[in-house]
Amino acid sequence: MYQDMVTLYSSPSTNCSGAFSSYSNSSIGFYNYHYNFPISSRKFGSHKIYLQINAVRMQDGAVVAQPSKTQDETPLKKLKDGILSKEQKHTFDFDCNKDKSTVSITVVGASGDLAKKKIFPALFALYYEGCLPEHFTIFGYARSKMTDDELRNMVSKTLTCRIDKRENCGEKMEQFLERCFYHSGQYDSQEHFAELDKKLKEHEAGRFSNRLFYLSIPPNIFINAVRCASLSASSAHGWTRVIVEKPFGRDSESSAALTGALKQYLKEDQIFRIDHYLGKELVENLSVLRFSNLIFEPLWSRQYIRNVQFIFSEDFGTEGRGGYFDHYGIIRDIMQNHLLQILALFAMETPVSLDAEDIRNEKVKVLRSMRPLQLDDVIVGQYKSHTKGGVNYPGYTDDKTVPKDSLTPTFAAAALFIDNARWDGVPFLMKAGKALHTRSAEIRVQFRHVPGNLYNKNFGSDLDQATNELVIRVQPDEAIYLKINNKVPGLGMRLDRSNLNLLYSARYAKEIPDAYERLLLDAIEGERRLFIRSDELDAAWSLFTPVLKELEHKKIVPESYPYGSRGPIGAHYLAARYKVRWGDLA
Ligand SMILES: NC(=O)C1=CN([C@@H]2O[C@H](COP(=O)(O)OP(=O)(O)OC[C@H]3O[C@@H](n4cnc5c(N)ncnc54)[C@H](OP(=O)(O)O)[C@@H]3O)[C@@H](O)[C@H]2O)C=CC1
Ligand SMILES: O=C1O[C@H](COP(=O)(O)O)[C@@H](O)[C@H](O)[C@H]1O
Repeated sequence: MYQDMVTLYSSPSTNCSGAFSSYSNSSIGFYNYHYNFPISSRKFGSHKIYLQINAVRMQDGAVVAQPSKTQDETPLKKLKDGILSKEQKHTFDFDCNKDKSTVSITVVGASGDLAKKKIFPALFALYYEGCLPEHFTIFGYARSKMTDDELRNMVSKTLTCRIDKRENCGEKMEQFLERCFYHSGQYDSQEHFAELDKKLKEHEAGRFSNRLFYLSIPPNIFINAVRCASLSASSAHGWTRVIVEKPFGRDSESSAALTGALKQYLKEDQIFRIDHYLGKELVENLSVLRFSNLIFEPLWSRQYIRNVQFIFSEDFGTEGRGGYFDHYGIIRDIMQNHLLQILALFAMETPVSLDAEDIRNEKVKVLRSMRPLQLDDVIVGQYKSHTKGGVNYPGYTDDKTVPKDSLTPTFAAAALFIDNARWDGVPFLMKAGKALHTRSAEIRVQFRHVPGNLYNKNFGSDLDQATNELVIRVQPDEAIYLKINNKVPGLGMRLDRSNLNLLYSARYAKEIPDAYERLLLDAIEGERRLFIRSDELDAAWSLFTPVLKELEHKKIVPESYPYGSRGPIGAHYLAARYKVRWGDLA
């Protein structure tokens, strides 16, 4: 058994069936395959794509092909029956495994907040959009005692239909819920996972089964759950993948220990480390904006860019999550992952292709070119209670699950630098905070001045008035806008600032999918581009671990800021040190 390069031909099809012929002499190989899968159509359309197909001949003689964009981890020995004989042209019907394969998705920690708020609604949205395979089963797994109906009832409260497509919504929900089941068990019990395995098998009914486990549980029980799921409930003849939620450790050492422990039971390509910011529409669009428009890429360097800002703010505190948050703080919760991931995508060199490994290779390179964050380049804050309009908003330490003397930052601002030829000397500023005046996430790119600008005198002394700024508003009200200087219409010569504005709600009638939808679908399809590879994670932690340790060791007291304010004044001094003004305050 070996792999070889073969070409498959198929006429483009809009449905899931078609025929192709193969000159393959193995049952597994890379095929240049022109086909339109409904499940993949959001990405591939009817374009020519490279797919790996694992073809397996089932006992009844039918051939089941498992399409996957990258190499699948299905053990080769399991494909024994699927060997296609040498030098012969094979033609067989390919029907997207309609009757022969199934995906079982187990949400581990199904009783929890994330499962209810995000995972089940995203799975329903995928079902509603026709993106889930024909045969699938969803299992909730947690310690809480619940019947299938109780799970369905709990889940039904958070399902919503697309605003732009409400047809058959109730009916679709019913159909979806009928395919949701529940199994109660401990996270460290192989026996309980074996019971789950038995139930999964009943639902899989002899089909070629693939299994996805979503670990929506606190990090201290990740390893036990992975051990039990992998030893007792892995798929016998399909793939088994595990989505792991952050936090992936709290520093370099604990992250490496977590990765090491996960790898005792899983191979790297079975681990899908999720960072839901990578699934956000505007973050996905970052590469498109940059690499498919001639006007941006040539400007994307120290030559034209003065600074870049990554800003995250929430207008609510840590209410209800104080216990978790106090152990991590805002730098680990938002900066080391969400903002740094966006930064890496923003600053990386052009990847060789759009393949997951090519993109992740570039991200690792840029992360490794960065200087570890220095204590002088960080300021931290913590919100205190504030009364506004007769309402009292509690301070961080008013939360009963937070120690009264906690020094955990709920706000941080930082200046980072990439020591490579493209970005030498350009400050990459980050700012993230809870309980601020607004909820938003954006990337701001501030350009340099126009050299010898003929209109200098029209701008007065305000430098920021004169320079262009590109804003990528990730949320809310997704938009990309470019601030330009413009002549005010009239007989005089007065200049003002205007926005060239691509506001998504005005341009696209379609509702924007939630990040979890994209990421779940990618995990089902084996697309790893938006998931974090272990070397990326190591590089990310190396940048933040020294300063996190120093903050804790030196017991740095965070600057307090009132709930609902714009955050501590220190953030302005930090920016000013690098001659930067935060763009969100303009
Ligand atoms: N909630 C959110 O918005 C986000 C969460 N995350 C991450 O996702 C994961 C899940 O988050 P979330 O749903 O909020 O977590 P929860 O605290 O709600 O926990 C999920 C489930 O795990 C079980 N559980 C909780 N604590 C323990 C414990 N000490 N020992 C054993 N089981 C426990 C409970 O189920 P039962 O008792 O029934 O077994 C609970 O319903 C976490 O890793 C979190 O960091 C990431 C981003 C955002
Ligand atoms: O990962 C996390 O993200 C949320 C913010 O996510 P968003 O998609 O609502 O912007 C944040 O509230 C939470 O603290 C953090 O753990």
